[in-house]
Amino acid sequence: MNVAHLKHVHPAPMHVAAEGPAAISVCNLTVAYNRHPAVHHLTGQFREGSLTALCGPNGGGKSSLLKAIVGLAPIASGHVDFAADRKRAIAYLPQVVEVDRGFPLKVLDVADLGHWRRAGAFGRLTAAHRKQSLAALAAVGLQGLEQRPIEALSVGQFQRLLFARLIVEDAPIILLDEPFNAIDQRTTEDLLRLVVGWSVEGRTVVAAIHDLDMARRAFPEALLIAREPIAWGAARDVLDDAHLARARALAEGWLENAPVCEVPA
Ligand SMILES: Nc1ncnc2c1ncn2[C@@H]1O[C@H](COP(=O)(O)OP(=O)(O)OP(=O)(O)O)[C@@H](O)[C@H]1O
Repeated sequence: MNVAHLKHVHPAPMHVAAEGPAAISVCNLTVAYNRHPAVHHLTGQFREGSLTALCGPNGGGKSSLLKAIVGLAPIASGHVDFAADRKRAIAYLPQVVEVDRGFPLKVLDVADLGHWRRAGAFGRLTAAHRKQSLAALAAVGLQGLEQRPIEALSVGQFQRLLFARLIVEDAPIILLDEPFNAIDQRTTEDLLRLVVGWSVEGRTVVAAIHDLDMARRAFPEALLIAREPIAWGAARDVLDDAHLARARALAEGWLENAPVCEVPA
């Protein structure tokens, strides 16, 4: 991944909507836990090179959708398809609360994990791999902390480290689950610049985020879901008052135990 130019990328929409072929196609997808749907009947496409903000209320199914795409959440009906060779080429960043920091790893070890997909679990890391890891750590501002145990990082530093691992992974599709939660404004802006840069490089990026101003400012496209799809397209159109009001109204009606989905697949 080329990181040299990222400092100069302004976090503003680069285009209205990607027109290219689909990187990920979602067809009538329902994700359900014990038959209680978290995402209902979602159909649409994340196009190659698109940068999409995945928005919606708490419990609206954003994490479930990302997990279903990477095979970590149960698909009750419908399917997710990928452009050729792309399924193995997804980098996924879970919510920071789901990442176990208890392992006795150093910062450089975690960056090195990004090579795993291409080098293989038992592959040897070469000097070139190590150089890429060090460059990625420098790109996220962690130069000098390479030997620090990960348990001794702040939340913001740890999120920078996970972004360094994503840089090393060099994947054409990147899914981020609330990547800016619990981090300060400077870290957020630094990491957002990386995200926009990935899109400029032609990667397909989807990020679940709660900050609607950021979504309108920095993401050309948005998908708004409140368990069911509300709108999908240009961020400024999707995140308008009417759509947001509909999402809020749906969320207010949710029961703790959502009813079993009755809509035919
Ligand atoms: N492993 C699970 N088992 C059972 N129910 C789950 C599981 N994961 C999520 N859910 C339920 O699925 C629904 C959608 O949750 P999900 O985490 O996908 O929403 P979200 O939009 O990411 O929410 P938030 O913004 O709060 O992170 C919620 O009702 C949640 O309780």
